Amino acid sequence: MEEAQGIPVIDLSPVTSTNPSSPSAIEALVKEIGSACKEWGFFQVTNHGVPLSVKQNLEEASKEFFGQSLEEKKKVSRDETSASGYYESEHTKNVRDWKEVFDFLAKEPTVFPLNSDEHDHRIIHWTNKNPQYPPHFRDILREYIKEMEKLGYKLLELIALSLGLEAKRFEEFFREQTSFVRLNYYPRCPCPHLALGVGPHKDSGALTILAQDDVGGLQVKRKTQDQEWIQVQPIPHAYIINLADIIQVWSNGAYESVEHRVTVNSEKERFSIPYFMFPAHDTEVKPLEELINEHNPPKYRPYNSGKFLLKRFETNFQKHKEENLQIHHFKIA
Ligand SMILES: O=C(O)CCC(=O)C(=O)O
Ligand SMILES: [Fe+2]
Repeated sequence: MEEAQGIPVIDLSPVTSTNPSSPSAIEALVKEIGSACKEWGFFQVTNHGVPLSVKQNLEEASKEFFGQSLEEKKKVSRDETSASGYYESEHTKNVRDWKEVFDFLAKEPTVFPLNSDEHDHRIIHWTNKNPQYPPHFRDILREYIKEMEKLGYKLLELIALSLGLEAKRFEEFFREQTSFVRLNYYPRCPCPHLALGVGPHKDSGALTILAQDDVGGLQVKRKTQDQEWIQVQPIPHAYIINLADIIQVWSNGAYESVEHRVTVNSEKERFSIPYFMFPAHDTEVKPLEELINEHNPPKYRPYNSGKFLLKRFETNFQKHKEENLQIHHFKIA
């Protein structure tokens, strides 16, 4: 396992190459993934099978989209009818981020609860916002999502095996997935020491697959005692994988979702593309039965995936007195 200034870099060729790999090569890979999940919760992957052209097409389209006037971009603003679209004022834990965003749902329509009220079972169908410019934006996004799904399922299999679970254990949760791809644009910032692109946070889905450009700025909080912020070095055409909250709960805390943030830059703008894997909205997120027993009782109370996310969205847009909803609120003391 190489180290790129900290987080491990893992070669996925045993599960992506066209020649069948030996069982021992796959076993070694599963071990490597397991250690990276335990020690860091963050790693980079190479030889992941995603064609370079598919990523480059989306990177170019993203630049063209954000290069438009604010007025044009606001024509596809996110609103209450769907989580898809453009916005420029996200708050992470009550602090405004120095970035602009465009979100696009993996599944269309995406079925979601109408509101965050636990007793209200009405649902809504979310559809995507489709900008006129750049041309073929939608097709480029769809092609990218297809690749993210393939890679995502491979990673979930490796993670399941590393926990001693059946390879396809996680798959059922994603049939009616609520995953989405996000285009992030971090403009140049005149006072980079006074702002953050994204404040410290943990991702609330199951798994995040992130493409970053060559500028750098993503930092991960090291899990050792010093809790230092470690820069995630850009590696051309690698993807950054991070475990998110739901895997922490499914694994009953064996793996943890790790805090990260994005610093900004006075000289260079930066682009990144996370793909957030989320299960179906009605998934009851709880520690998996195979991983609990009388010596290792469940550490989390079950929660509803869709309602949790809606509550989180509500708190991301305005200043609130309290901390927004976090999985530790479901921790069994
Ligand atoms: O831009 C990045 O490198 C990471 C962004 C991120 O953490 C997020 O959007 O959740
Ligand atoms: Fe994140």
